[in-house]
Amino acid sequence: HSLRNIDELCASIVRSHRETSQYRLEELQALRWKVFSREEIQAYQSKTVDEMWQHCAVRLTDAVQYVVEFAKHVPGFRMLSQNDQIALLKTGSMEVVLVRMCRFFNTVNNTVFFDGKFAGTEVFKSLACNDLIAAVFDFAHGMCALKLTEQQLALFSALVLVNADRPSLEDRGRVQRVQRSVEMGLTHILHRDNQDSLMHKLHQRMAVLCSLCSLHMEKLRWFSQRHPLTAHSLFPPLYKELFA
Ligand SMILES: CCS(=O)(=O)c1ccc(CC(=O)Nc2nc(-c3ccccc3)c(C(=O)c3ccccc3CC(C)C)s2)cc1
Repeated sequence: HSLRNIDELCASIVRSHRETSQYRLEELQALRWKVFSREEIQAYQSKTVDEMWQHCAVRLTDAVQYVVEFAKHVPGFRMLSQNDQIALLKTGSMEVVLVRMCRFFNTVNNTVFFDGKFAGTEVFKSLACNDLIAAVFDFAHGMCALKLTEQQLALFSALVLVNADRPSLEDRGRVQRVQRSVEMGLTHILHRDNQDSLMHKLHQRMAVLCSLCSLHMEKLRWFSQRHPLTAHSLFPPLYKELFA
């Protein structure tokens, strides 16, 4: 890759990240002290497990679909086979939503932007999976601690997505080539920002992400056994998005 190609690669990934984030950073910052009232928290806590999971599943689907849109504009992703694109998105899209949480997490009052305001862990009590929520909040704290710029976050998100170690890939070699170009883009951006040391920390974050995501998918499976319809709505849009 000549430098020009690397710059173009980074520019297109950053542009795609910006265009596929439902809120700009400034908008989320402006909302960061808008928290739920006691009554609103009560209303969430009086929802049944099923209602709250359905409520979250809708937001999760929304967040995941924006990540699918992001993936489609990562240079090289569309050249992969349809099966490989789906294999990467099956786990990667959830991981990117988790990575993106550093944009909408307020570490001062430990709240996350959800349903238009910032919510503490108590809002999610009726999900009956406090271990998952605690792990998600912990991960968000860890991501915020890295203080990534939007450009660094964009390249890191692309790297999380284009992972040649994912299971059941048809053409691992081709995915490796796309992964390597994204890695060069991230290395280039970190070097330009004089933050080469971040690369190691980002790889550590990817390891934590893997375990958090399998915990999340385990809960999602547990939930989908109880509510096949809702869980089913989590994925069809994903396939429609990919090949629409
Ligand atoms: C990401 C693009 S953005 O423009 O920054 C943006 C755009 C839109 C929003 C609003 C939003 O969708 N917030 C959500 N919050 C949670 C959540 C819920 C429980 C605890 C912690 C966060 C969502 C979930 O899907 C969810 C549901 C159940 C379990 C775990 C999760 C966390 C996710 C990250 C896997 S979606 C926020 C930010």
